[in-house]
Amino acid sequence: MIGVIFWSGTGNTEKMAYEVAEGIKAAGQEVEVKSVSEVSVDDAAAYEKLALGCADMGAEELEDGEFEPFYAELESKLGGKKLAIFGSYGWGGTWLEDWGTRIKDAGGELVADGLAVLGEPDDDGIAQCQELGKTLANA
Ligand SMILES: Cc1cc2nc3c(=O)[nH]c(=O)nc-3n(C[C@H](O)[C@H](O)[C@H](O)COP(=O)(O)O)c2cc1C
Repeated sequence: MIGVIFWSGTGNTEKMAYEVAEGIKAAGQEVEVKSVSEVSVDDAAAYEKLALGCADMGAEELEDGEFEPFYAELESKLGGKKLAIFGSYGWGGTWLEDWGTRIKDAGGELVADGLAVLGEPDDDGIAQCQELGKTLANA
């Protein structure tokens, strides 16, 4: 089972999460999509593979009320796990690079570069999300 876990303030990253899940399903794998508020760190760590999504907030940072504390606790449990990261941004878009470095430093295996989409995903963004899901499923 693959988990897709996201934080989204205005729905853009949420939309991405469901399209990543479509790609996972299209590759023949089972998937559960959950908002970060509905999943514990232990439940997240129990998924065989993870797609994590968070909008670009603060100053090129993960959202710090819910997602950053969740991820900080999850980080120590990522060793050897295959992951994909994604999110929507407004004007910068570099937060996924820092996040990717944190994942690699924690021993997680990123199956692809982080997928950043400007604002609401358009058809191209949707296709990229689905492709990311397929890549994770087949990794
Ligand atoms: C408080 C706040 C801080 C933000 N900080 C950034 C930022 O540092 N860089 C950036 O590119 N976009 C920033 N944004 C824009 C959001 O990343 C953008 O609106 C995104 O589409 C929101 O995705 P969501 O609908 O999943 O919440 C910020 C938005 C808010 C509300």
